[in-house]
Amino acid sequence: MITVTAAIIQNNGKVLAARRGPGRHMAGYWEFPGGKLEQNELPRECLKRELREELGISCRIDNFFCESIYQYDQVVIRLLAFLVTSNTRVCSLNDHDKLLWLLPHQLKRLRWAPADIPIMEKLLRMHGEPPL
Ligand SMILES: Nc1nc2c([nH]c(=O)n2[C@H]2C[C@H](O)[C@@H](COP(=O)(O)OP(=O)(O)OP(=O)(O)O)O2)c(=O)[nH]1
Ligand SMILES: [Mg+2]
Repeated sequence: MITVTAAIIQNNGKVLAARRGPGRHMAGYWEFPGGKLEQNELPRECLKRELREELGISCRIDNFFCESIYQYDQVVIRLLAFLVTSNTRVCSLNDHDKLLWLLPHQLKRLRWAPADIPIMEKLLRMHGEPPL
């Protein structure tokens, strides 16, 4: 099982969705930015590092949001999602081929990685939106 951190990045009511770039596992699927936990790293440290590497931003990591465990064909992913506040919407595209800042109800129309579906559902519930 691989532990992966993921950031629900919020800026003035909008949430950042990122599309995984070509040539990677789950390319073309939308995700919450983040990545694999390294040895001797705490989840929050991992997320800070990943957001710096992937998006070039420095964020405030707020509360832990939820865990989602999903069995892909070759690997089991344990996603740890955190709420994150960003003071900018300007991000670089180092790992992704598209970024969108969307209102919670607009996130529904994207094709999310399967491991993200429970996270999305919880986010929609939190905002009083109907489920997927
Ligand atoms: N970051 C992230 N990964 C996700 C999400 N949903 C999901 O299924 N994954 C899967 C895709 C990958 O198989 C796995 C690891 O994520 P990753 O590719 O971002 O890891 P990483 O940034 O450390 O990348 P790398 O160094 O291995 O290239 O988690 C999500 O919302 N965010
Ligand atoms: Mg990543």
